[in-house]
Amino acid sequence: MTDDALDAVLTRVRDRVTPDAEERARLDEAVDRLTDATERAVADRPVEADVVHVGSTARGTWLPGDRDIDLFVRFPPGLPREDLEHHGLAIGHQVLPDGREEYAEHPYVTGDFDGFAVDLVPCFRVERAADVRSAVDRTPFHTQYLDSRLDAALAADVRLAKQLLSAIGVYGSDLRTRGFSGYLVELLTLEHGGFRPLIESAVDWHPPVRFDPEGHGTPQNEGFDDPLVVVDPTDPGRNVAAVLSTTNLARFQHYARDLCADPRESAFTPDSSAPLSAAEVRTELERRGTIPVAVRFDPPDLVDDQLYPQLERSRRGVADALDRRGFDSLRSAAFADESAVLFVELGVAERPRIERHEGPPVSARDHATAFYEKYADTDCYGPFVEGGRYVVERERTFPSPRTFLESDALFDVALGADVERALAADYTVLVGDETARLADEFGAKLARYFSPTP
Ligand SMILES: Nc1ccn([C@@H]2O[C@H](COP(=O)(O)OP(=O)(O)OP(=O)(O)O)[C@@H](O)[C@H]2O)c(=O)n1
Ligand SMILES: [Mg+2]
Repeated sequence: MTDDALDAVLTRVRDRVTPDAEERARLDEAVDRLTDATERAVADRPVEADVVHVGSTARGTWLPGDRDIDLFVRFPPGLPREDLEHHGLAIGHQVLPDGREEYAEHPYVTGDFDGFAVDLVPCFRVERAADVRSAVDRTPFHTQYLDSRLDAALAADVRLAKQLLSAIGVYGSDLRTRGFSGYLVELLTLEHGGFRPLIESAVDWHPPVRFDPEGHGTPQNEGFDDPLVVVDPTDPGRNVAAVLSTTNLARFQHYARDLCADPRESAFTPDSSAPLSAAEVRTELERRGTIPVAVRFDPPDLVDDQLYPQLERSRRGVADALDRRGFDSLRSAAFADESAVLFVELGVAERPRIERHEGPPVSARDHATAFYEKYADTDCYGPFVEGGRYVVERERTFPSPRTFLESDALFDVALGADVERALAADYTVLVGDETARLADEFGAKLARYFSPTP
């Protein structure tokens, strides 16, 4: 009975996420014109290259309205890297006059063409995906592999999966999201024979989960210790799910189970909660009885794939450092927009002025004597002997979170290099009610923080 309900829901959503004939026709036309223009630009240059359409619009797995055309220009594998970059950019700018340069492993041009967002990416035409000179060289092999295997029904199920993963915030292999890439979704859907078998299988996964569609099983793969391993059919040495985090895999399992238990179309629509005002943040904090602290600074000028891993490391470092100093970190988050923020909710606002500091066992003569002499003529209580050791009670260095966050000890935390430089330039510490000020810029993020969903 539930089975029928789930099928009925999937049929309706499948319909909703299938681009209509008009969109498909417009796309085909744009791809043709774009390919022509690119081939002409190649012909103008003293280099040989072919043009291939890759990515989800080549495989019929894009979501309606989300139209990016990934067009690759393949140069001979022996071409020097700087020539590839030079020709690649020149061709990109000729085809997309208003385009701008972006940087993956090498620079490429991205811009608008007939209302479609185009990435024009230079790569090397290598013999096999295992011979790649740069990561993007694999992409044409992905398309080649999936082309003959993804029929229209599977492509429709890929779109269902992308829609669900987007709704729960885990679609995308960028380092901010650390979720599922399009290619990963395609391989998983193919491996299971559709969306429904995929989620029905996912509800019982016990990570680490491993799929090896082409049975490569080569020893190289033994090194993968990721929660989900999908051995790239086109390149045995690569785990397609390498960036997927443990958290996001578990999220997918939760929502797969949730959808099977309670089939409904709304599962495919993102939740949107209204941004919190400063007053609402204060009310939340009062209800929770926690002590929020925040370090706010100018974000370093980095692309997201560099910024977010550094923010994440800094967040964890600061939360752990506060926890180790007795302030009980409950939960924390990092936000970035105009400013960047490391936000930590603590359970303890203040520690006693005096802290206990244990020395070596009295029996360890040299160490013990050194410890005793170091503290003997100070304002400390002790040294006294307890359980065979010297102990002193001394003035605590950081009696409050603020004293720690405003001290140089903050820089002993493992921060990313650029975050460390940004903090060295300037930062502000907010404690308690002062953190409500963050609502101006991060009201929406705070709304999600205070109403966490799986
Ligand atoms: N981390 C990544 C990102 C991209 N790709 C390759 O580059 C292609 C284009 O990338 P992208 O546009 O990000 O993904 P799509 O598959 O096109 O999915 P969509 O645009 O629908 O999100 C992918 O299909 C894949 O073959 C990859 O191998 N690894
Ligand atoms: Mg794409």
